[in-house]
Amino acid sequence: MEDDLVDVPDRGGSGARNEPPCCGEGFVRNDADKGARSRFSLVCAFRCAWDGIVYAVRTQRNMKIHLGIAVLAVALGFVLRIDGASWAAVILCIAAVFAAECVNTAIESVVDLVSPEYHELARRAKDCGAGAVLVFAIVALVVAAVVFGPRAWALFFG
Ligand SMILES: Nc1ncnc2c1ncn2[C@@H]1O[C@H](COP(=O)(O)OP(=O)(O)OP(=O)(O)O)[C@@H](O)[C@H]1O
Repeated sequence: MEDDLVDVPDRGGSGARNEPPCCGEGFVRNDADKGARSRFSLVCAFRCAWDGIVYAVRTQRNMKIHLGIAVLAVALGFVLRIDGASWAAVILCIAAVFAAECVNTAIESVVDLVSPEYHELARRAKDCGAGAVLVFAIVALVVAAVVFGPRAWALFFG
């Protein structure tokens, strides 16, 4: 399919034009490509984004914990028959925590790339990334308490 092709400039006779290697091993899209206005299909963009999410889930222990808690929250939502607004709040919280963890994973990867040795700025960058996840996780816990607390109380003790 024509739209799947990534039209990258040829770098040294490798025959890179019109190959479909998005997100694969060895695929690089840098400022030079963007300056040359090369095309990058939406399909490739989504595939790269999906690869990022899968990578975060596979490699980050915290992401697995978030995933488990998200499944639990959705199950609780059905059991306790929460209303539309509550569903919106729960889904937003799940998405926010997932997104923050993905960004944190990105920060960790870049820091590990540029600063494999100890550096104070590397520590700050990683600590701030982890802090962002913590902020969203705490907000998600508060929202869960507000949404599920009264309903669970009414179900078990009402
Ligand atoms: N290159 C470095 N220089 C200085 N401190 C670092 C460096 N790499 C990691 N650290 C410190 O170690 C902590 C843990 O880093 P690590 O890369 O193991 O993250 P992690 O345990 O995967 O974090 P998270 O639980 O948020 O995913 C960082 O928050 C930071 O304080």
